[in-house]
Amino acid sequence: MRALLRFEGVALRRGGRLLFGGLNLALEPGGALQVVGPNGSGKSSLIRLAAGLLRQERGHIERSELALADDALALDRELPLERALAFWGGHPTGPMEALGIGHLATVPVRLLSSGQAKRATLARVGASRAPLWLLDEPLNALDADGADRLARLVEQHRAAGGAVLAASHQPLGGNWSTLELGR
Ligand SMILES: Nc1ncnc2c1ncn2[C@@H]1O[C@H](COP(=O)(O)OP(=O)(O)OP(=O)(O)O)[C@@H](O)[C@H]1O
Repeated sequence: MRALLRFEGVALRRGGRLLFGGLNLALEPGGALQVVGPNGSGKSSLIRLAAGLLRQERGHIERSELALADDALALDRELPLERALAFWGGHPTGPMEALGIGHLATVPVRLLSSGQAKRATLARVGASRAPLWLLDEPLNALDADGADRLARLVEQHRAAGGAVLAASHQPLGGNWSTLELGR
């Protein structure tokens, strides 16, 4: 099966420190991998590397079309939420409902609470057609309902042949493989 994300012998150095060397991983359709490890171990860096926002020192990376959710909202703060999400294309209504923010469609993005904004970021990813989702600390600012909704969205995405790589300190709902980074 063709992997949606593949690392072969990948090494990454940041700030002069080797975060990992010789990392291999393959995420196939339906796959979900959670990156865990202490603060500073390189979880966010791994997500950014997978996204193509950082360059590896060694090794080879293959990635399919992807959508990234991190701390950047990436939505026009002045637009109503649904229009801001529609800027990215796709169909935001379903993911907005799935994340419990359908009732906020006409509310300007700048007025969202931090948990609502996190749900909006995740709805942006959910509305994309990208088969590969990259989620950096997706549970930050989410309440228990938000976490449950995210778990269901991830399950649907996997069932439809998508794959997810997430960095998180907290357990993510559902069945994930784990990759542990050292200090
Ligand atoms: N822009 C940068 N330039 C140099 N070094 C950086 C940069 N950003 C991060 N680093 C370093 O890379 C290492 C890994 O950082 P990263 O943010 O990937 O860790 P993390 O596992 O996600 O941490 P946390 O759990 O605190 O979010 C840290 O030692 C950090 O100081």
